[in-house]
Amino acid sequence: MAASPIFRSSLLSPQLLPYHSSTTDKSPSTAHFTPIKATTSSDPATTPPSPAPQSSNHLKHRRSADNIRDEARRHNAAHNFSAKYVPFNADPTSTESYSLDEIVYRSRSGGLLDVQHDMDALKKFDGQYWRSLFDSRVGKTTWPYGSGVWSKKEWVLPEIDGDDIVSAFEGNSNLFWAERFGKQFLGMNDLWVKHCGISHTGSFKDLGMTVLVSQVNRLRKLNRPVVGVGCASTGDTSAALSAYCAAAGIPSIVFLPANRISIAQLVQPIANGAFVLSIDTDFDGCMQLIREVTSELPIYLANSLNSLRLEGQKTAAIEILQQFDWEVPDWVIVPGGNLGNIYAFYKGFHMCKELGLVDRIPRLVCAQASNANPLYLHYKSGWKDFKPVKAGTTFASAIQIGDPVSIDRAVFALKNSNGIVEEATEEELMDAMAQADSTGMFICPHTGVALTALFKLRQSGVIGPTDRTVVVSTAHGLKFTQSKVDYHSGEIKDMACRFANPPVQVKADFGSVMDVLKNYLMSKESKH
Ligand SMILES: Cc1ncc(COP(=O)(O)O)c(C=O)c1O
Ligand SMILES: N[C@@H](CCOP(=O)(O)O)C(=O)O
Repeated sequence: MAASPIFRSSLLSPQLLPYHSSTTDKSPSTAHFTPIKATTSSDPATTPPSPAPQSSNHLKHRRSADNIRDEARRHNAAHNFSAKYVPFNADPTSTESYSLDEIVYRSRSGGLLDVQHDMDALKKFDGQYWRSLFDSRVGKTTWPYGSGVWSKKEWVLPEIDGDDIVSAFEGNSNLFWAERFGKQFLGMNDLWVKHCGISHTGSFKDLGMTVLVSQVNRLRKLNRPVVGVGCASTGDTSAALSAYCAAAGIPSIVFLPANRISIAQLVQPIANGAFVLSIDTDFDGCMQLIREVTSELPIYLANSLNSLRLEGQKTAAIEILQQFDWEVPDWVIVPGGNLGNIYAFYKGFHMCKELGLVDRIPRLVCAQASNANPLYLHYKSGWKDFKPVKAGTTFASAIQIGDPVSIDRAVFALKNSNGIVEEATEEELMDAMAQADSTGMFICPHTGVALTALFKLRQSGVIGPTDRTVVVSTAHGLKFTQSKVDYHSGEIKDMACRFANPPVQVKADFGSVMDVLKNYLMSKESKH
């Protein structure tokens, strides 16, 4: 399907300049460019129409514009990058495509969609250009590039106006060197944890939701029929959706499986003013319902079935490469549930390779809880027929999913990255979480699943002691404190809780306190 008239007229105007053009260069097909030094302080992709006069002490002054949005508006630069929806993994002869301004989640055959970028336009610039451009935007408050997602805007939603973007300056999350954990438990010296959960709403979902809600903001301005935005959720998608919608003043509707998400996750959409439905079913049941409802009502679907989400999530992969100064790690381990994220990571890495920023991609590992392991079973069967499962209860409650919508995307990502799927029992994931916490982290149970995969792959020798390995931490541990309370009280049925560290009850007198402290110090001294 062709682009809608509004889309064509407002954004694909032939007089638009290539993104890199100087103000004197009006040629839309200019292919040359000047490489940008990584140390440049101004955004090289923006060309202010009339540079602000600079006084000798201008550095001390605040921005002259009212706010960073106003400033971005004045610096708006034109470019010729574009993106559209196409059927996921389509036959190269397929001509089916949709404008991103259409409300469409599935291809004509009912398959998944993918956002396809105009790679020829992006390839007019070499890898060094993109690396320098992205590096130049880190750590700034320039709208919208201060966000880790929007710092890669040309690769995400190239055509959206900065004015429509809804951002909390998400991304740019800590890539933590897990020095002690790696050495003590795994004999590894190059182990890293990408803390995607140290984020605006406490999970990696912020990366995708800023993109989706920004596009919704645009659609509403274009008078498309979007009254609200809805999702089914195991807790993190709903938290992100409700926060970004609240920031933009857009109604959000969330379907939650009753009694299956943490209190912290439940209270997030409530606090952000979402319309919260607690439904007596599991996540897969909620997902089925939201798909039916969004096909009947003017509610835009915010789950990762909607490929817009993955455009934001893929920037975490680009960010990892950037944080390693564009050196490629050997392994990246991602916990998987609805399976959009593993594909998003693949897509981010693959795009960096295709556009010459790096020369290879890492091997991907997807880790599932044994109680909700349809991808693992599929992998173990040699990728024979996929069968959804009835997901059992797991402490990794955000990945308690038996019928993942992105199964095809995940299989594609794993096959094309020489990937592996692993699983973790409840005891394994909780022990791994406690071990990581004991070295100074405070991770969620899903990250415990990913760490268990790492333990297993180290034990079998698949991952070597010096392999550079990144474990993706997907949510903040503070969202899952009840699981930690249960573990450290040693009160989980059929679990030894080997690394529990319960508080010691002591009488309120000096002698009792001294006795327990002396015993404690002696035990530490003997291990010194
Ligand atoms: C904390 C957390 N980790 C991992 C996942 C899995 O991500 P995906 O559904 O994209 O596989 C989710 C959501 O499903 C999540 O909320
Ligand atoms: N863990 C997710 C489950 C839904 O995943 P999505 O990426 O398809 O929205 C959640 O937090 O709801």
